[in-house]
Amino acid sequence: MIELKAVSKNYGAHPAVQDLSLHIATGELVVLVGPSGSGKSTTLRMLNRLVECDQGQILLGGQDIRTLPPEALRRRMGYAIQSVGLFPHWTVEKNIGTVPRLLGWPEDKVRARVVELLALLQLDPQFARRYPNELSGGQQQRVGVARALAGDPEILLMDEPFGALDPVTRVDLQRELMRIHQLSGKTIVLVTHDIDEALYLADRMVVFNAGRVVQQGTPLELLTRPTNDFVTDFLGRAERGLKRLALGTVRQKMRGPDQTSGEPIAADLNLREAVSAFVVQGRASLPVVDDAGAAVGVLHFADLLDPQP
Ligand SMILES: Nc1ncnc2c1ncn2[C@@H]1O[C@H](COP(=O)(O)OP(=O)(O)OP(=O)(O)O)[C@@H](O)[C@H]1O
Repeated sequence: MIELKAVSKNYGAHPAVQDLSLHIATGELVVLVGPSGSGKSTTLRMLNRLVECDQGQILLGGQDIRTLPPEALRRRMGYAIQSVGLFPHWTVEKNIGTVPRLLGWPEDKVRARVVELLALLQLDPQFARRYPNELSGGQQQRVGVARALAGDPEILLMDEPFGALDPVTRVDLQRELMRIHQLSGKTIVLVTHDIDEALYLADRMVVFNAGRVVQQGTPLELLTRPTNDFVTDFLGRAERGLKRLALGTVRQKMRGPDQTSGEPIAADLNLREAVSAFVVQGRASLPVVDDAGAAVGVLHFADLLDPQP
């Protein structure tokens, strides 16, 4: 769906992005990570032509984006950024309805869309009439995401959309984004500094360093087969094993039901959380239960060491 071919961008003599080639498939959630200044935001902004590339070509559905008027292009791509960028003198309703109104939707359809998005982002319907400064930072970021989704864009570009949030709200919003992605099947390109966020959300991660892509792959590929020390260090050398465990669930590793004692753990728990349960209970195996509390298996601590996903 989106194809970058040998794209470069320089600011004066400084190369911000160099010879970047990337393919983003329809429905994929791609996360760009890398140190500060490595070219992630520049890459995102080249996709909607907020920044024009100097060399190379960017194709959207096979069409060179330079042949598309920037406004038309941006209506096909929702854009959510850390600073939110809500219009302060407009109500939440008007902020969210910006793109649908630009697209000429009838007023009743715009209102219905706003109500639908407030519900989707788990925001109180009363907020529609409030102004951005009457909401918390986390609520404003939800409104920012709602606004980016409002015109039902094919693609969602997100630059640190959950930055500057407390960890609990952040995890809530990550779960919501995952749900929206699974429900809508939208193509999402997201930039984050938070490696755990990237590992949780990404279908594919792209690791940048100094304007170049160092490695791309699924979170599991990056954790188990990093191409070099830079990737290893960037993902967190010490915690790599635990991070990998966070990608798997108890259900994937458990054996059939058997006699074992201990406080049961849920089959949908991730394996990193399961490690905590083993440590707290000081046992080598634990019973596993489903949502209804019925015994469905046994998890052995030793099986967690098996490197197979
Ligand atoms: N408008 C600009 N003018 C000059 N240099 C710029 C401009 N925008 C970005 N740069 C430079 O280009 C490089 C890449 O910046 P970019 O914002 O893409 O990095 P990033 O990986 O998104 O960083 P961060 O994680 O800190 O947001 C940096 O060295 C930055 O200083």
